[in-house]
Amino acid sequence: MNNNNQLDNNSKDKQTVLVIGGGPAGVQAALRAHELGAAVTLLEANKLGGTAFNEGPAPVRTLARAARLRTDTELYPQFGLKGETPAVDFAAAIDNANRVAAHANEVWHLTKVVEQQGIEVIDEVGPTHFIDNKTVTIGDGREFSADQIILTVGGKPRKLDIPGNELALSFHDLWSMTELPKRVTVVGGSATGCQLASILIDFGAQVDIIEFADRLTPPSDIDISRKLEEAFEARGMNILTSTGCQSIEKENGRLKVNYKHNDDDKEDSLMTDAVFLMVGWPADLDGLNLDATDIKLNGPYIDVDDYLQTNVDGVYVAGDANGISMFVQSAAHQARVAAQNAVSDTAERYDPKAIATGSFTEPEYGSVGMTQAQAEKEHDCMVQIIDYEGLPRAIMDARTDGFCKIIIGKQSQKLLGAHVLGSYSAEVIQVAATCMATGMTVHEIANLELAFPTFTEALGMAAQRICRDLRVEDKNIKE
Ligand SMILES: Cc1cc2nc3c(=O)[nH]c(=O)nc-3n(C[C@H](O)[C@H](O)[C@H](O)COP(=O)(O)OP(=O)(O)OC[C@H]3O[C@@H](n4cnc5c(N)ncnc54)[C@H](O)[C@@H]3O)c2cc1C
Ligand SMILES: NC(=O)c1ccc[n+]([C@@H]2O[C@H](COP(=O)([O-])OP(=O)(O)OC[C@H]3O[C@@H](n4cnc5c(N)ncnc54)[C@H](O)[C@@H]3O)[C@@H](O)[C@H]2O)c1
Repeated sequence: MNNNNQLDNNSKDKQTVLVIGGGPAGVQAALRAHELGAAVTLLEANKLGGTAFNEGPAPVRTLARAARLRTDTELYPQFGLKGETPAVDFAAAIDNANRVAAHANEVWHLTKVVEQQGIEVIDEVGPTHFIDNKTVTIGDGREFSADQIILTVGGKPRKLDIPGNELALSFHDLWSMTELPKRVTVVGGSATGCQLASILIDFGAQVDIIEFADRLTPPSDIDISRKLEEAFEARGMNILTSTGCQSIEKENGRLKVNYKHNDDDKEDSLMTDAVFLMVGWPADLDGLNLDATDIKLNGPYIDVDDYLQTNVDGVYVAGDANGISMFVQSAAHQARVAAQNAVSDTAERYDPKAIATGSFTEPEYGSVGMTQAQAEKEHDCMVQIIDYEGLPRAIMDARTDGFCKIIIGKQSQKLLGAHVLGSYSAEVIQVAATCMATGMTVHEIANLELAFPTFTEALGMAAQRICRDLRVEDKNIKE
């Protein structure tokens, strides 16, 4: 590493690697590059852990757990239990989420853990800034250059270019809130928006979602969107799909949200106490000064090839900043691929076999692979849905509000996609992803001896039904 001000590591024979951004992608990239023999410096503007640990999934999941503990009390009478639904101490719930968010740095001491592996970590120094394609500088004036650079700067909440944008909150603001607003309007009804809306309604707020697309969580399988919408509406949520937020204004100490329906251009408004914008997640390029480089963008993300390299030789991007797949598990996988390609002679494509995703709404949902619509465009498919009304564990738990859908390619007889909604969906989907990644046939999935009584059993049941249908179609089928 050539740190012009401070270091000149004895690494002339080694590759030197600079990793910029210390979220899950950055930490994994640094560890993998070091493991492969590189001299690595990791530069982080704030604290290691990134959005994943410090602000996003970790505290959000913690709040979702609080919300779930509360709603589960609604089942008390059915199970012969007596007790009040607990009141919400919103400030204490936020404090607890912040406590969990601090875990990575205050309990695990992530910086020390990474340093102990032999990686130089320079954190809490503000954004790293490019000077040219291979040289960067940090707030205190130090300059760094390296053989290889891996950019892992993550993303940031998108703002809307509408009047009153400054009156809206982002999830950053959630962590310093002390009172639950009476009414909350969430603009953007995809992964982030639905999670927040679900938590806040279960804490007792009145909640609206304004979503531009014609359904919630537009990238999801249609049945996930439908069931989630039904469940939210049953809890009294006001869901406005095919609707765009036009402007926000202050009125009599409250906020007025003006919106327009896409179908008929009809305009309307609602009065609310807080507006959260959850309208997308572009790469966090603030302060990076990419203008000093030749690095190309692809929309709001940094453009990369199949090997995660930018158009500038020796500059790679992993994680949210390349916009390919914005999940912690993808960030970590991409980071290992980028580090491998940066440091070794072998060129590895980023080609995930199956990305299992789960969202901590109530009810929870999880997905892997293609949606039914995507699969049917490309394949002759067989689809099977197990409704939780008939699933033993769901009946035992009084959580029959869910389903497990699998999509099998008729020719390959392998899993093309699976989508689950209901209790433990984020866990159930891991098994489906494993079946998919290992290329199991539907017959092999049907013959798995999955534990009884579990929600995951629905996956085996769906596979068994498809095998039965295949047998009906072709008596000579080979199992
Ligand atoms: C509310 C919310 C909930 C989510 N829930 C889930 C979930 O349940 N499951 C899931 O898989 N994913 C979830 N995600 C997505 C997940 O957080 C991201 O996919 C993941 O954090 C991406 O990791 P990353 O390392 O690419 O970026 P990040 O975790 O964002 O880390 C990037 C790091 O780079 C640093 N940085 C930025 N610019 C610079 C610079 N110029 N110089 C130095 N450092 C810089 C930042 O400070 C940050 O620490 C959620 C996201 C949000 C917002
Ligand atoms: N549990 C999880 O795994 C999890 C949770 C949160 C986020 N994430 C990741 O973060 C990424 C970003 O998710 P996100 O939900 O923040 O963004 P997104 O881009 O997926 O969704 C934004 C939504 O806002 C809507 N929108 C945009 N402008 C609008 C307007 N003017 N009025 C009304 N609606 C409008 C869009 O139609 C879209 O559905 C996702 O790709 C996901 O990978 C994952």
